[in-house]
Amino acid sequence: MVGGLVRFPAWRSTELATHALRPPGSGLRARGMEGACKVSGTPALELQSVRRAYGFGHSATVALDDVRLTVRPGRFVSLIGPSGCGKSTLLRLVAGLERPDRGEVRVHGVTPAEACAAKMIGLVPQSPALLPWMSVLRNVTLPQRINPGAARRRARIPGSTGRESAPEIPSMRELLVKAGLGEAMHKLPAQLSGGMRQRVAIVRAFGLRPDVLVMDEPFSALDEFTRESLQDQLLDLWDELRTTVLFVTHSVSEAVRLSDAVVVMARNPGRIVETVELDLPRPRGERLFGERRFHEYEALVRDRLRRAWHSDAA
Ligand SMILES: Nc1ncnc2c1ncn2[C@@H]1O[C@H](COP(=O)(O)OP(=O)(O)OP(=O)(O)O)[C@@H](O)[C@H]1O
Repeated sequence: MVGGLVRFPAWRSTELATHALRPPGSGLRARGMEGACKVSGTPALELQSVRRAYGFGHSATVALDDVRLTVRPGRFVSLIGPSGCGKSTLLRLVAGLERPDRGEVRVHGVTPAEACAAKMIGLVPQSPALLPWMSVLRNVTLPQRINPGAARRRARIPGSTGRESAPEIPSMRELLVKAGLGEAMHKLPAQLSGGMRQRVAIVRAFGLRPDVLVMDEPFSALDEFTRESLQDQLLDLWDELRTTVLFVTHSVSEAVRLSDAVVVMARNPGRIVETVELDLPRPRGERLFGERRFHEYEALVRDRLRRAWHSDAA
């Protein structure tokens, strides 16, 4: 299933292992190589030779080693890889929750700390952190109310899109309706199902108009059909707002369905081994599941993931 690939033999090459891939027999042209330093303008995300280790000496865990990644604005990129390969660590570095031991992380050209202060980064964790005493509407509008200075700081950052001032961007109420939460707007989180709570968290994150949205396995606790329905709603919101998304998942089909590119990681040490560019049409509704190319990409990513599982360097 991997004929027609552009293959690079050295997975731990110091160059970014970003490969333009095409499914067999598809007749597709290989797409431009994201992250191969041919990005014009300021990238939404840039990680240069990033290393992050926990602990010291022989007992240290190298969560990330020599990680290089460049993401153009407006792209949806998923991270996939075996447990412990550093996916969440990478997200935490981008979100400014941790700092690298070596290397640099930039969000639209500034440090994650500056980007956070300017509310350029949104975060959707695995389980939604909603305030239980506030209605859905108050929960989603809270971040805007408590940080009025963020817009000013953001306006000073040249790379930021400053989306909050764009007139065509829908309001929080509109986003809630779009996410199927119109009826639930005045309910408390405890009155909602798990899937609805996660949708509220996604609307809240998108509603802040972040330049970059990082999502850490947001659908992992949900059943398959709820998951698919949330993928639909996520894609609807993303189609409208075109926020840059960095999305962690363990599901190959979820990664292929949602993404423009899937970054495959391996562990010991945590590192990027390959990036699969997905040339699938959008919008990506349910019909995608019946398309041959979708399944070819799934098989390709699964193959790369299998190799990553067997490629522990330690
Ligand atoms: N705060 C910490 N202290 C010590 N070790 C840590 C810490 N955070 C992460 N690690 C280690 O770093 C490595 C990468 O962890 P990380 O959570 O980023 O992996 P992951 O790919 O997100 O895993 P999973 O898919 O299981 O969520 C693991 O070996 C983990 O045990």
